Amino acid sequence: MSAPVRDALEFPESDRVFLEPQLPPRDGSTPRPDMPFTTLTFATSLDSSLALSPGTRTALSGPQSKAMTHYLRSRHDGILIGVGTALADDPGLNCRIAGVGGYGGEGLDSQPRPIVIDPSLRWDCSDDSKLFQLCREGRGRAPWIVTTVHEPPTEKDALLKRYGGQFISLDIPTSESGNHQIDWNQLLVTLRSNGLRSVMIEGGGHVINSLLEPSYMGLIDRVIVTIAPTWLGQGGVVVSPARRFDGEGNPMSAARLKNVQWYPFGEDVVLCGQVNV
Ligand SMILES: NC(=O)C1=CN([C@@H]2O[C@H](COP(=O)(O)OP(=O)(O)OC[C@H]3O[C@@H](n4cnc5c(N)ncnc54)[C@H](O)[C@@H]3O)[C@@H](O)[C@H]2O)C=CC1
Ligand SMILES: Nc1nc(O)c(N)c(N[C@@H]2O[C@H](COP(=O)(O)O)[C@@H](O)[C@H]2O)n1
Repeated sequence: MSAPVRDALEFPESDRVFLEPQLPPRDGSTPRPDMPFTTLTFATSLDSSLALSPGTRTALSGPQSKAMTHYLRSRHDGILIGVGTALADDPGLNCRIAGVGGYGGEGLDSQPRPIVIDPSLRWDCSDDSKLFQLCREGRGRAPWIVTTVHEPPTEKDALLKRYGGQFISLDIPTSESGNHQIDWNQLLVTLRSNGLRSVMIEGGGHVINSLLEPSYMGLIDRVIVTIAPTWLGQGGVVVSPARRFDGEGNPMSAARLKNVQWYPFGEDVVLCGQVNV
């Protein structure tokens, strides 16, 4: 019997069966030719919070659902977060399932590409960032940072390139408020043209709520949510997309899932579905 690999997570074969219909096809095909298969996935409390407060890293998933999330990471080419999450969590964004590259497997096999949306370059990533530590250990890929800045600082550019990452600069019109809001269609097309066939979007609140706006809902192929049996209380980072109104101005629900399936994982439950557009 081979020795256990340091920090590796186990996700049993029996638990993989139910997830298969929810996952990007193994042949790499995509529902739309110019975009990746896109999964929206996160862990939430009973009061729809992702974290105790903006800027705080909060563990919600139990061990089994955490292993499930890492299995999802192994099945996607990319894993995307907003800069708020990068600043709060200093995340690793690698896959720690036993058998993938760096955890008993070859090279960086099945390690997803981390993608950070950072329009005005607020994330001061350095050599000490968790992501780069994992790169040095051969346990994760270097990030792609999506920005609207056209000439990123030379030393950051060099740092990223040293580990095999890159800045991706997008041209976007600046709104009247001065906001650099990136269009999700443009972003996903760009990721596909950079070779990614599947992307899982993990958060945080701003990212999830904006993707659940009516104009973007059709881009999400699957939603996979871990629900933990806890209330985080008021003041958290909440998933609560903007409300919609019918033709007479009456409020309607913001979004709803169809083809829903539930699976218990330890004390958590995992909800899978498709956005009903
Ligand atoms: N429980 C869970 O599964 C997760 C929890 N989190 C938590 O969420 C919190 C962070 O959430 P937020 O503060 O809402 O930050 P966020 O991670 O959603 O990032 C928001 C920022 O990203 C940029 N951004 C995102 N979408 C953009 C777009 N379309 N165009 C231009 N810029 C865009 C903007 O600069 C925006 O201010 C953290 O506390 C983190 O721990 C984050 C991910 C998953
Ligand atoms: N699935 C899940 N459960 C939780 O309880 C979480 N807090 C998160 N957060 C997301 O995972 C990232 C951390 O990843 P690493 O463990 O550092 O690789 C974090 O940044 C959020 O995107 N997810």
